[in-house]
Amino acid sequence: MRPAAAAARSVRLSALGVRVLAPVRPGLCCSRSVSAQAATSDTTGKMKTIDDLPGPSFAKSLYWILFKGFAQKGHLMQDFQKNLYGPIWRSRFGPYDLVNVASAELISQVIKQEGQYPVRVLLPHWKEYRELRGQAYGLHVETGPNWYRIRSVLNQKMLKPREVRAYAPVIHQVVDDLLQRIQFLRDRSPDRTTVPDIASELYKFGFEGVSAILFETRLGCLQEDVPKDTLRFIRAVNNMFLMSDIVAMSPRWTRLFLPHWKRFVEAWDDLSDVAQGLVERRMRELEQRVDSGSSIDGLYLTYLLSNDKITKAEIYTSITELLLGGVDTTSNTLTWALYHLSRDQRAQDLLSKEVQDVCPNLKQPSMDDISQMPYLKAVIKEALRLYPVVPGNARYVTENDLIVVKVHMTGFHTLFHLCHYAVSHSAEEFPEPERFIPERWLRPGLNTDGAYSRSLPSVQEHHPYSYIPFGVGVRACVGKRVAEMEMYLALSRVSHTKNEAKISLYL
Ligand code: HEM
Repeated sequence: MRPAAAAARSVRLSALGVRVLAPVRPGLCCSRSVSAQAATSDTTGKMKTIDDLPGPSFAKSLYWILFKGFAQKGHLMQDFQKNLYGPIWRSRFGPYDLVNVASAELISQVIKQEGQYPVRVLLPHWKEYRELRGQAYGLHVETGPNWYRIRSVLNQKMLKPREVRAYAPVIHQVVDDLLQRIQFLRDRSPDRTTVPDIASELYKFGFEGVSAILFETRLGCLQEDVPKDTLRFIRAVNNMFLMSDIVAMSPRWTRLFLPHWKRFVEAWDDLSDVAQGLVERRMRELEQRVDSGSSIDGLYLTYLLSNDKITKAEIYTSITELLLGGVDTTSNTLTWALYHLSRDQRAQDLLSKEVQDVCPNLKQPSMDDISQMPYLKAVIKEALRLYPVVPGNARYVTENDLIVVKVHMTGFHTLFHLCHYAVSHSAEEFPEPERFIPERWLRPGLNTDGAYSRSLPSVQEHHPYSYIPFGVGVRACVGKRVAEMEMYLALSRVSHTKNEAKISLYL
């Protein structure tokens, strides 16, 4: 991978970082008894309140964002502020009044009190758009039992490992296309090796992969001529996230003379239109099959359409959101994994050997094969630890008083910003945190060549909340298993060997 491509990725990751500053996930348990116990354990006898928390003024935050370069690097601001204020601080900016928590233990305390139906963040402008267009709210906007009902339907064929395995054959077809595309671009390049922009090829792979599952249709994103709607969707994703932040921060009256709201609506219109068009296309195919008496064996959309617990309007919004969540997330992670492998011959060789041992003679890995590839999984984990696509998560706690390290949050709704980027980059949890070391995820004894002699903590020693790239609890990422499967199948096959000549990862 060329450095320019890596740099481009980092910009994209920053933008994603901005996008995620908001969401939070619900707690597994919430109870006043937990709070009461914490309260009495305060040895000073004095309970602090949110007003006692340290933190920057609005002017200071604005200065950092505008003049310290944090506008596109919200994830780095987590570290910066943690160093200044410690693991818990308050920041107020525009409409946001956040309690930031930046240690694994504090994150776990918030999550354990998040309630039955966790809310990540309120998105009034997304809600406004849905109402403007008469659409169903969908996963991101919906709350309470309604969110839970939709989520329970979506979970069925997204999070159950056995169900997700059914998507492996179609993902292998998409990986076939990716490998052919890489070969084609190499053959066309002057040195017959370099793929000029692997990140955008992986983006198309992400789009094709998740669409193949959701719409049960191959779109041909990895062909030379990318479908117009794919390009439209990709542009709209970027615009929507960019405008979403601006709309959220700007007072309503600015819409009278600034274009941000209009562009936000246009971007959402494009997203909805593309997703809805694909759903309708598949529905017509299914109707034709029914009319002709043919059997129907679909994947995800067929399942949703035949489920009476979700309305058609909710399917449209849910599918749009799944598509939105399922493209740049997997592609960015794969890009970073390849970037590091390309700079680390030893890691590249270990991965290649592992795949070769489990799947000799270019055998296509099955999901059972993948389960015997700990190094492959460690590479993906390490890429996600270093570059969590969603570097900050959130939880909006409304139902209960909540106590986090003797700070009593009560009397108003509290938005907790879970700074997990800072935690997964902390030396206390991960020695040499800025280095790419997949071995830190291997259990002792699994190191294949025995050459890795450094004493790093094994996976069991990390605090369970020190690494949460997919979030945690009932509101955690619904696409986690699909994403992992796509990444494992793609990376294992990219690193496979062909005719004894290793496929170089210097893409
Ligand atoms: C490397 C890949 C991915 C990463 C790192 C990732 C990360 C996340 C995170 C951190 C959240 C918030 C969870 C929480 O609040 O605790 C989330 C939510 C979500 N993700 Fe993913 N994601 C990935 C892939 C996917 C894929 C492939 C899909 C779709 C197929 C998807 C769809 C969603 C949706 C719809 C939500 C909202 C869930 C809800 O609010 O109930 N994600 N993701």
